[in-house]
Amino acid sequence: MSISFDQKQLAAYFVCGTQDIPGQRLTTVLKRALAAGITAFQYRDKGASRLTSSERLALGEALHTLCAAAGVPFIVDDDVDLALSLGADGIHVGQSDTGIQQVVTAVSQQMFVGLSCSTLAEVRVANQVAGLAYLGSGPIFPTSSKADADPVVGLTNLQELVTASSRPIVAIGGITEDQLPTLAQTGVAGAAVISMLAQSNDYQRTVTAMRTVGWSMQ
Ligand SMILES: Cc1ncc(COP(=O)(O)OP(=O)(O)O)c(N)n1
Ligand SMILES: Cc1ncsc1CCOP(=O)(O)O
Ligand SMILES: [Mg+2]
Repeated sequence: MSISFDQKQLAAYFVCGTQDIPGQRLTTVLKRALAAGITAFQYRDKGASRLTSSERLALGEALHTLCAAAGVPFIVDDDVDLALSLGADGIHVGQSDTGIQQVVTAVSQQMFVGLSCSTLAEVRVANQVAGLAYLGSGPIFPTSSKADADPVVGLTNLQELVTASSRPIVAIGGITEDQLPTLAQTGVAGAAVISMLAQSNDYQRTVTAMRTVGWSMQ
């Protein structure tokens, strides 16, 4: 049985792939993150990842098992076939990935769908797409975790996206713990992070900061 979407899951949203944690096992990193209380996990294995397709599938099964045991939604980035094969709870796609209407149709309510939107025009189009659970907006700040990132959005533009969106927005890109209170003031429902957590020297402190900052609820 998959986990259905609740916008509270966006509060402490960890995004990670093998490429983000050289020398570490992703299962070990995820166990630590789950123990610290993350509210969602996105399996985003791409770029410098050296996994074969079968390795990526096998690892995804192990990661999904860990998330399911913790009652945390397991979300797959980009790859609809992988998400369906893994029985993921959600999928996240960007503007340059498979067309969003195709994705919504392909997963046919088996999992929730998140979409990257970083401009007002993209948000306005997304408002008209049935079947979307949330939007991911960024990069809010400069990031070194995504080589092909869009231009930095910034806090002022982010607030405009939140005002325009009919779905909850999770911020992503270059987020650090000291920026969480200011980020929460924009009205977003949470923060999606790679390096802030993967490189943290205290997972519990970092995740607690994400969970207690006071995100907006639609
Ligand atoms: C929660 C969340 N928001 C945005 C993204 C970025 O997705 P996308 O634009 O498709 O870029 P890649 O992550 O595929 O490089 C995301 N993955 N998650
Ligand atoms: C996947 C993604 N999408 C926009 S920025 C980004 C990378 C976020 O990584 P970090 O939290 O380390 O900046
Ligand atoms: Mg993508």
